Amino acid sequence: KDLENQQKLANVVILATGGTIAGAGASAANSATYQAAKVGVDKLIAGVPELANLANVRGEQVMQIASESITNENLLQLGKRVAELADSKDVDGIVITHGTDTLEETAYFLNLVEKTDKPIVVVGSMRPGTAMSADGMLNLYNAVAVAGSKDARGKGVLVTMNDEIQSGRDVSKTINIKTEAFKSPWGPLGMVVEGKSYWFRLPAKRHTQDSEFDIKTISSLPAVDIAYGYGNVSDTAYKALAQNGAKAIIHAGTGNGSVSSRVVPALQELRKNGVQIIRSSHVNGGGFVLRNAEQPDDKNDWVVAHDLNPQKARILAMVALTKTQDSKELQRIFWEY
Ligand SMILES: NC(=O)CC[C@H](N)C(=O)O
Repeated sequence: KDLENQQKLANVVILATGGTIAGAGASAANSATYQAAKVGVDKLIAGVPELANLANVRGEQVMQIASESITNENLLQLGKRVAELADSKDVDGIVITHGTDTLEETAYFLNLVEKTDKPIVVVGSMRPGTAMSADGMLNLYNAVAVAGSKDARGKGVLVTMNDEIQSGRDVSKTINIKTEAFKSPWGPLGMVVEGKSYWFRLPAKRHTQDSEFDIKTISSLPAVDIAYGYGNVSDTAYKALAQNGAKAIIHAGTGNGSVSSRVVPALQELRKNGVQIIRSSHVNGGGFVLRNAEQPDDKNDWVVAHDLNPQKARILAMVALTKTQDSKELQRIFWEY
């Protein structure tokens, strides 16, 4: 009977990378003061025995880090392992446990480069497993439920936090002290309750199977950096980033990606010297940057990131620059993904 059940269940692999979901604090009262990336994947899985009712689960420790320290090499390593597993006949879904600080970047990266319709779910937690009301267990349970379900196929890379199913493209960490931290300006795709998913909408942007990018053909990512806009800003950071080899600079602009008149000449000059300039916005609720609104992008030959926040714009720019150096192509890619 057990064997029969096992054969019916989906096979889900959990790739662990660290973060608070693998964190440990000194006491149960430590919800904010603790060390991330301490607990190994086998212990994480053993901590949620109910996973066995959802899927045949096995774990792999890909890395053990706090996600603010993730590098482009880490992204490529993870992406390539996900692709290998997705190609494997005995894998139905993949869960990635991840620190929440850059979870939205990794989820978007995988959404762009994994050529599969198998569910890929990225998950983290806001409190370590040692804390009262730790959220990691349920988030992981929900992630495995979604990754093992047929309904999640072809919907792009997903994030399950706080009972919601979010698109990896849209979702962003909006606060660092609540379990209700991950939000999308366009709303969640669905909910997962008691191991069952309920879907309400679908991503409209190109992703995974429909993407023109493939992790298998990417061996390195170009340097793309971010500079922040604010009152009285100078052009020092932009110039320094370019001097240090940035192929593109994401302008984390004020408002609708506006650029201070103190910075505009430097950005025009950098573009003439071959650096791509991509205007995004650091407004909290979700930016919406349009071409030639606020700045003459056609004349300057700049690109706009539309609704992508600066850190997501960096991910897309890196991936796009592995294929093209043309600013018009780059802009097309920013509209489509
Ligand atoms: N809640 C978290 O996961 C944050 C912990 C850590 N800074 C990380 O991103 O890995």
